[in-house]
Amino acid sequence: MWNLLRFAASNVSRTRRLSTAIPGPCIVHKRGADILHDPWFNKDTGFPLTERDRLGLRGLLPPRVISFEQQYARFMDSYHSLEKNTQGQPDKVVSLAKWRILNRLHDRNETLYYRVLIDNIKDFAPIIYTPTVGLVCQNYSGLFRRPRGMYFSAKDKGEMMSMIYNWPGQQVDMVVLTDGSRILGLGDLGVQGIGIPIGKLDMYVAAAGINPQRVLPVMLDVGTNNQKLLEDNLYLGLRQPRLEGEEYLSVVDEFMEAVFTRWPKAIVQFEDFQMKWAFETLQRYRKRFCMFNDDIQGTAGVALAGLLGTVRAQGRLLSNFVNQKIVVVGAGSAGLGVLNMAVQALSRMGGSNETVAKSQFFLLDKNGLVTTERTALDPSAAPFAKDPKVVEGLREGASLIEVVKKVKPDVLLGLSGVGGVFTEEVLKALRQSDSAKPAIFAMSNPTMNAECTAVDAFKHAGENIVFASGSPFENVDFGNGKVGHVNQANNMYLFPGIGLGALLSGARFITDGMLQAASECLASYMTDEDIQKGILYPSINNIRHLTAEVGAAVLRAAVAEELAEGHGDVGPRELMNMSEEETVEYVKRNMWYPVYSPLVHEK
Ligand SMILES: NC(=O)C1=CN([C@@H]2O[C@H](COP(=O)(O)OP(=O)(O)OC[C@H]3O[C@@H](n4cnc5c(N)ncnc54)[C@H](O)[C@@H]3O)[C@@H](O)[C@H]2O)C=CC1
Ligand SMILES: CC(=O)C(=O)O
Ligand SMILES: [Mg+2]
Repeated sequence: MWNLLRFAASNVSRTRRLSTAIPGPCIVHKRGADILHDPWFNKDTGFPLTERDRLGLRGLLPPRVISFEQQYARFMDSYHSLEKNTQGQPDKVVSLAKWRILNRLHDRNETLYYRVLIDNIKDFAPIIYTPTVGLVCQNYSGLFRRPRGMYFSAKDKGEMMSMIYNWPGQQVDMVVLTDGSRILGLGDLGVQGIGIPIGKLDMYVAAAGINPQRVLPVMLDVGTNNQKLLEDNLYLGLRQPRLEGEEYLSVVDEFMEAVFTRWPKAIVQFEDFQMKWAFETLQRYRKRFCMFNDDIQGTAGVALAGLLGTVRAQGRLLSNFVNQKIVVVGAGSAGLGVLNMAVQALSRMGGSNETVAKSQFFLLDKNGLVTTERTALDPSAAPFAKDPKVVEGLREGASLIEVVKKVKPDVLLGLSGVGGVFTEEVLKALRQSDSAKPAIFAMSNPTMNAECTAVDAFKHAGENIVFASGSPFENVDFGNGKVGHVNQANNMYLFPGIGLGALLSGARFITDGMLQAASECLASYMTDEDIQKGILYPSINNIRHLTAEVGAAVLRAAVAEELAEGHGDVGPRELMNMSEEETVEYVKRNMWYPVYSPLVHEK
């Protein structure tokens, strides 16, 4: 099961650009200016003369044809000029200016946009994804120029089945859905949360090669409880309190029925739902539809891979995972998702029973250590509540510093959404950890919500730690010739592969086995050499390669569970007969890559 070494050995050529065949012609049902105004087909000045003739574009563009490479270079020049011209301005101003220039390209020419995104993913992910996407959501009403994706509101009840046919794309493979109730660590942003599904789907295109014509970002606007937004005249969503209870669920039910009626083979990713609805909807739909909750399940897989990497970084055998003392700060959808998956992994690895497995985890929420003495203990946190009679010296509601001092954990993992809760005192206390190489996962997003910064982690907890954060930080230069490596522990390393693998398998559900396979694949991706340097996750520059491997692992798990029904022309029998290598090649062949295809007009 946990055959890391085999994977590590087969993991040498990951920096190589994926070979992608030039796609065949692309059928377009419009002509003339309509094509120029459609970012899916627009090539700007890149239309060859013959194509201009065929499509009625002659005279609508300046006469010279500019190559894709020239257009690319021109965009990058503008981007670098903007970087130069905004030097010294506040971070927020610079980030939003960068987002705007990318967004304008996205709105105009998707092929060029995705090529620059793929080629410059390390620089551009922090703009289209965390942290800048958080700022974009916060300022969405002011930044709004053109709609992207679909908006279903509480006022659309009874209409969704027909509304879904308003979407112009014939086929949709991936839907990312939010209700805006818990956007990163920024809370309830109502309709402004649409930026998150857009950013996640950009990652799907960049990492998983999902065709951008087949993605659909969706906002389910059921109102907002954010008083500031409710009072804002420019707020673009419904100005009413959030629907609750059955009323809320009936809206989500209607959307799910509508989307799967039109596209029965689509995958729906739930994103940034507040905890109660995150768990409830996952339970409600996971056996009925092909869906998953990224914050619960994607995050868990990435965190688990990081926890296993930590064991390896300590120079221990993976079986030592059972002895790790792990303090989890944040008992929300993400924190509990991590704990549940870690317990499953422990049970599988060591056959240890769940009660024993759970004893190594310490869970804190905003009221401190969660124990069995907690009044109104949340049922989903209950399995991890400590019995103060058993764990001597730790009372109900003990503070983080008390817990760290008492437990001397191997790992401190934050999914609290609260910036700075790993204070100097807490980080210093971690120096007394029983582990020679303790790990700190400050996973909350965006950057200002990280439990601590990378600099503070290495400064206070020591240079020998392993560090990961949800949003990117620069590596830390110790000034002695050594560098503290910063990992990005973000679900972006798994959700694209989970979606892609599920899609290509044609499975009707996403099972725990498929999710475990994704996590194992990520855990096995790193070589021992990387791990020894404290590198737990691949560089984001390799995300497309990693995602192909994760997608193949998910697909193979679906085949093993006899759930794969096939995709397109490739049936279940062919999937079953593919070797591991053939599956990876099959996945890669199905990844879209941005090149200008010849456009052929059809009425
Ligand atoms: N790096 C990644 O891939 C991911 C990061 N996240 C981040 O995790 C954070 C939490 O997400 P969810 O679990 O969905 O939110 P949530 O709202 O469901 O849970 C937050 C939890 O943190 C606890 N908390 C609040 N203040 C605290 C404090 N001072 N000390 C200890 N605990 C405290 C709350 O009681 C609650 O249990 C967000 O910032 C989100 O951006 C979420 C998913 C993926
Ligand atoms: C990364 C992510 O999904 C979150 O912060 O919610
Ligand atoms: Mg999320």
